[in-house]
Amino acid sequence: MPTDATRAAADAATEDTRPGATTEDTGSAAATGPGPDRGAAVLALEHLSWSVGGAVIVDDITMDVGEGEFVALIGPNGAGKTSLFNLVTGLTRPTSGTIRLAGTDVTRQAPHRRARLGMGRTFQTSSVFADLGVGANVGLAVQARTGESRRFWRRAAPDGGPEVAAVLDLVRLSHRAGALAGDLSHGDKRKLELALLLARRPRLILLDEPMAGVSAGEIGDLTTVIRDVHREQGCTVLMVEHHMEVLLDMADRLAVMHHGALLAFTDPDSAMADPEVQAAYLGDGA
Ligand SMILES: Nc1ncnc2c1ncn2[C@@H]1O[C@H](COP(=O)(O)OP(=O)(O)OP(=O)(O)O)[C@@H](O)[C@H]1O
Repeated sequence: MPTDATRAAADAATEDTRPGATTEDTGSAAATGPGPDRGAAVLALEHLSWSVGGAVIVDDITMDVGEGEFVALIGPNGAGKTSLFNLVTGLTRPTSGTIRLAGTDVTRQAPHRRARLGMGRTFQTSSVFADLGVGANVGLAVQARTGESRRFWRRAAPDGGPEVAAVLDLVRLSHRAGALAGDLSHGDKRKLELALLLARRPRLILLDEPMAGVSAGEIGDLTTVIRDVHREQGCTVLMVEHHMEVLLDMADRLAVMHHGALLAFTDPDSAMADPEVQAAYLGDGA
């Protein structure tokens, strides 16, 4: 039986999302368009390339992330994962190719425009306000979405209100609502960053190595939170991560990059069994 808090959390965290992503194999490294059981593409990359000083960093990537799907972007060090993320979020502009967010061509749009259209990203470095409380951090993110800053400061409930409570519940940080964000452990900071994203109700969540810097003891807990956000809330996720044991259990599909290109784009078991993928990892000593 869902509680008011979980219902509010679902409302806070999902918008135009679809539960029940599939694990169907596309059988292709260049999967274009959603498969028959996959939701409509929230993100579609078409022949995306980025070159710097003659070096091809991202090489003709074509892939999609379906509504409600969890895609993990993996590859050896220097494969181009962060560069691809930067293209997707608009921090860098592609040399060629197209980026569509829910059908809209955002290739030439600035990062804040993409964010307004529903693209939410966490960074490898922490983006929380360390001197503010955990609840206040989430409250600011809610404000940023609703544009009710003055009203918030005049009439805010001491605990930030039901939406803040619901989002904190979703990431299992309710017990830390009153703590200073700067006092959180690395794992809890990552949860708070996720909460800040969820408060903005993105239609696509981009996670850039959420396990980086997180202690071994906290990885399981953080994994559970991310998995719940995806599975229970139906959020669409594209995540870069090096911890394979985390991804195999969580991702619907793995997009494997190597030397800037997409080597495989399929379900985790098939990707890991692919001789080319194995060679790429062994060859780079990863
Ligand atoms: N602005 C840039 N100018 C020149 N080369 C760049 C630039 N940004 C990235 N590179 C190069 O592009 C390649 C891919 O880098 P990128 O950081 O995207 O890889 P990655 O897969 O995210 O690596 P890691 O797993 O180590 O974070 C690297 O060889 C890097 O040195």
